[in-house]
Amino acid sequence: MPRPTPHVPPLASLVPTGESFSRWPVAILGATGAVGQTFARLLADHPWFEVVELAASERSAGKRYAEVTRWIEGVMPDALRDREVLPCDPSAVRSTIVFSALDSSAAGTIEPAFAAAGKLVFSNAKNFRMAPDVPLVVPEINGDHLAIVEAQRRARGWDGAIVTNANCSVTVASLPLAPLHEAFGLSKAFLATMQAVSGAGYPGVPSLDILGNVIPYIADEEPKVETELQKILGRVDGERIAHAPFVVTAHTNRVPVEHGHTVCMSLGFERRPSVDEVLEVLREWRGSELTRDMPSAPERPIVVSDAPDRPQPRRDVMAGDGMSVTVGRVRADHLLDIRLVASGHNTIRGAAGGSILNAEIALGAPSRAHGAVAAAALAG
Ligand SMILES: NC(=O)C1=CN([C@@H]2O[C@H](COP(=O)(O)OP(=O)(O)OC[C@H]3O[C@@H](n4cnc5c(N)ncnc54)[C@H](OP(=O)(O)O)[C@@H]3O)[C@@H](O)[C@H]2O)C=CC1
Ligand SMILES: N[C@@H](CC(=O)OP(=O)(O)O)C(=O)O
Repeated sequence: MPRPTPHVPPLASLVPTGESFSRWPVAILGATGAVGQTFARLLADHPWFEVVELAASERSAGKRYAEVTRWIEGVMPDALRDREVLPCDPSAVRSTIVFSALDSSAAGTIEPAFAAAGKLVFSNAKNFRMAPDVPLVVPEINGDHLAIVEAQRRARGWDGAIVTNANCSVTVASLPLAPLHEAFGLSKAFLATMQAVSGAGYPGVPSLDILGNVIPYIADEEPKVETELQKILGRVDGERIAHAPFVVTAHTNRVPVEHGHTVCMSLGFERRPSVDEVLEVLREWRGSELTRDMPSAPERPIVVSDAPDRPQPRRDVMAGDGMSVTVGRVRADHLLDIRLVASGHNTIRGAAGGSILNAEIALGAPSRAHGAVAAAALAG
C-alpha cells in the first residue's frame, strides 16, 4: 500500500518564519521533562512534523533549551539547542498542533486554555483521559474514538481540541488485551506492574530509595490502571464511549529498571481459550488499518516471544523502535484462564511515541475512513 500523503491544513501563517513549509510546525509543552525530551528526539527527523516551538514552566521560559534541560538520553537535536523556551501560554505559542508533556499539576489548566485558543492538543497527562468527551487513544486499538472530538469541541465551545493517550502501564497492557478481548471477551484482569524509574520523570525517584529495591507503591497509579483499559477497549456510542464491562485489579510497583514497564497479567474470559488459541490471536493481530503506513507505527504492535524467560525490559524495550510491546510466558492460569507477561517502552510507546502516532492518524490520513472523520473534526 502506498504511503498516505500527509494532510496539510492551512497552517502556513502560523509558522514563525512565515515561510512555506513541507512539514507541520508543532510545539512541545513540557519540553524540558523526560517525556518532552522524548518528543524532541522522536520528532527530530519526523517526515510530517517539525518542532518549531518549545515551552515549559516560568522557571525555564526565556532561557535557551540547552541551558534549562538536563538531557537524559542520546543527544539533544542541534536544531533545538539554542531555541528560546516559551511560557506555556497560548498567546506565546503560535503552532496549532501541540504535543503536551506537561506535569499533571499544570496540564489541568494549560491544556484547556490551548484548546480554547484553537490548538490541537495531543496530551500525555492524566487530567482529561477519563472525561466522557475526550478520546483516550491507543491508535492500533481505538483510533475510531477520535470521532468524539467533534462533540467535545461543540460542548466546550473550543476551536481546538484535546486528544489523550493512556497511562504508560495501561498502554503496554492494552495492546495484548485488545485482540484477546475481541476474540474471547475479557471478563476479569489481575495486573501486577514492574515500572521503570523513567516513568517518574526527572529527577524522579531518589537513587537511595530505588537501587537494589522494589517499591510496592506508585501514587495514584492503580486507579488509572483499573479504569483506563475499559475506556480504551470500549465502543463509540453516539457522542460518548461505552466502556467495556470487565473488571481490573492492579498492583503497581516501581523497580530499578531504566526504561520499560513490564506487566504480569492473569485473565478471565467469557469463553476460556486454549494457550494455542491465545498465541495464534496475538501472533496474527496487526491492529487497526488506520495505523498502516503511519511513520511511527511499528510493523508489529505485538511481538510474541517463545523464549521461557522473556520479555525482559533490558533486552526487549526497543522492539519496533520502542513502539512494539513484547509478550511472552503465555500459559494456563489456575485462578483465571490465561496468564502472560507484556513489556514495552514507557516514554516511547507509553508516552511520546504513542502521542505522535495519535497525531499521525488524526491528521495524516484524511483519505481513510476514520482518519477523515477525525481530521475533519480536528480541522474544524
Ligand atoms: N514518564 C513516563 O513514562 C510517562 C509520563 N506521562 C505523563 O507525561 C507528563 C510528563 O511527564 P514527565 O516528562 O515524566 O515529567 P517531568 O517532571 O520530567 O517533566 C514535567 C514537565 O512539565 C513542565 N512543568 C511543570 N510545571 C509546570 C507549570 N506550572 N507550567 C508549565 N510547565 C510546567 C516542566 O517544566 P520545567 O522544566 O520548566 O519545570 C517539564 O517540562 C506527565 O503528565 C506524566 O504523568 C505519561 C506516560 C508515561
Ligand atoms: N505514573 C507513571 C507515569 C505517569 O506519569 O503516568 P500518568 O501519565 O498516568 O500520570 C509511572 O510512574 O511510571
